[in-house]
Amino acid sequence: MRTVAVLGGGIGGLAAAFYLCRSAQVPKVVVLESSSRFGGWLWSTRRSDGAVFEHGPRGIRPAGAVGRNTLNMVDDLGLAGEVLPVPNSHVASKNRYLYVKGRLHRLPSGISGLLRTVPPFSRPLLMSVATEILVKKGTEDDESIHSFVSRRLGKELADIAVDSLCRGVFAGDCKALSVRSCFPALYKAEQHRGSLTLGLLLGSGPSPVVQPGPLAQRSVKESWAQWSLRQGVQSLPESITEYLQQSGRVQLHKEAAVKHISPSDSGWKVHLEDGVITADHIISALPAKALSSTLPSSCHPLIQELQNISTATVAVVNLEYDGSILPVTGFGHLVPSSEDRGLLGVVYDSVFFPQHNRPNGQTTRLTVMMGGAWFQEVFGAPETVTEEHLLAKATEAVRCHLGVTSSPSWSRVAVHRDCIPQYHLKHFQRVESMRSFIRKNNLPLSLIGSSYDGVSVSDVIFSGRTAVEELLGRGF
Ligand SMILES: Cc1cc2nc3c(=O)[nH]c(=O)nc-3n(C[C@H](O)[C@H](O)[C@H](O)COP(=O)(O)OP(=O)(O)OC[C@H]3O[C@@H](n4cnc5c(N)ncnc54)[C@H](O)[C@@H]3O)c2cc1C
Ligand SMILES: C=Cc1c2[nH]c(c1C)Cc1[nH]c(c(CCC(=O)O)c1C)Cc1[nH]c(c(C)c1CCC(=O)O)Cc1[nH]c(c(C)c1C=C)C2
Repeated sequence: MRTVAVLGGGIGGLAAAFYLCRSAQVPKVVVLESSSRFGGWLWSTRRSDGAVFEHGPRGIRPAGAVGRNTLNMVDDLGLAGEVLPVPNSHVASKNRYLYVKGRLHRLPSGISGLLRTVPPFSRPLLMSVATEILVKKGTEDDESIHSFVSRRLGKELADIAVDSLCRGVFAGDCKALSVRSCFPALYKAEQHRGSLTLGLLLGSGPSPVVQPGPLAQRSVKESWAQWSLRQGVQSLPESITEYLQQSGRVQLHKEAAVKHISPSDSGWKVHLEDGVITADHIISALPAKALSSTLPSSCHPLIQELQNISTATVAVVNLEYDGSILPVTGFGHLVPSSEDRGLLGVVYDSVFFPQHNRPNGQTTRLTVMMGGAWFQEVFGAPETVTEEHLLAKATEAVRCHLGVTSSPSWSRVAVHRDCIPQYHLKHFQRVESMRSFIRKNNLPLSLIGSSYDGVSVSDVIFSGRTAVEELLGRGF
């Protein structure tokens, strides 16, 4: 193996290059990114007065093998001193709200929250959990998240809590999303233990082994719920880029859109606007549809499956208000689709990362997220909606949901087109069939990134690591 081309310089592509770089087996790695910056959706605005605003992910979870793996990477990059942890005991970890029937409801937490009837729910959650153990195992190989939760925990929880949760993670519709691909732990719990409750208590099968490094050990000791970085999450791709540049083995190309790839004697030819690169192997960290448009027609079945993976567009509106204006404190609130189809939720950024507030004077930073699977229906085509309209809708939601009548002192509107893949029913089959096509045809191609095996930052980083391990052998 002489050259590996990594297509796409989002966190997935950078992570793959990072792991390739740690092996002596590949002398040359080329990363090709179409835009003018690396990092993809990890995108932070650092204002000159010190305030930081996130336009994409804002918190990364430390839990599980993939969470530990990311913290190990942070250690290796020398970024541990920059980490801003939010412990489970923090008010932002304990308080999450739903906006239902015109008012905010705190989601139940702790044992007492399970025992009592907590509005907007009409019975104690413990009753749903207790009866769940008796529900028979499903017989389908996949099911929508809504159907799965209705069947096991009741329709009310599916309609309100799970509908909102899917909007707050996938910006998607729980009636269309696959439980097997979006929440594999729930699917496996039912398969292995016959019940979610038992699966959560007893575990539901093996998960990848990742030894915790110093930071991951600290995260357990201090019981972190999520973390960010002092200068925003964008510091992570920036730090990887620096590491890759220092390695001397990685060529990083910005404004290098991949137009087409064609097979060659020893692997691939990668066609750019202004030249061709040859590579023995390609790791694609492109969104599925972007990859489909670059593949040769000989890859027809793969192209078809890639095109079947749809995506959601999200409008992200960052707002800054003078003073401390929130009537409640917590992570934020979600809005079920029955309440407002276009308004997904509001994040109370300044509650969990006050370090990102401007240092002088009290301010409140909020992020309103809109659209998702409902974008077209509510706002029309993404290219036609105006920033003024989105800002007006966002500030109206803050007024109506949180009683904030003042105008924001600063705002920023962005429409993130096709930013979150939607793992619809039978997504697992689509991914299996793509990888089987690649295997059967001996294509020197790996598929990584948020389109396939999980959308969180840590899932995507782990997909880069797995691809490199498969390419170079375990323990590379
Ligand atoms: C609003 C929002 C909030 C989120 N919140 C969280 C959160 O709180 N926690 C969390 O863990 N995750 C969160 N996520 C999810 C996470 O950020 C993404 O799933 C992840 O960043 C995707 O990384 P990626 O590398 O797979 O894709 P991308 O970031 O999309 O990277 C793909 C790259 O490929 C490039 N590209 C496209 N076409 C070409 C081409 N032809 N040639 C070359 N390059 C090309 C693109 O420019 C891009 O840089 C959030 C995502 C969004 C959008
Ligand atoms: C309102 C829209 C969105 C909010 N965040 C996202 C959207 C679309 C995107 C997003 N949020 C999370 C992830 C990663 C998932 C993971 O596995 O780590 C992504 C892609 C984290 C997250 N956010 C919420 C939950 C329950 C989670 C899962 C992990 C965790 O429990 O922390 C809830 C939530 N998201 C948003 C709000 C306002 C909100 C709840 C109050 C914004």
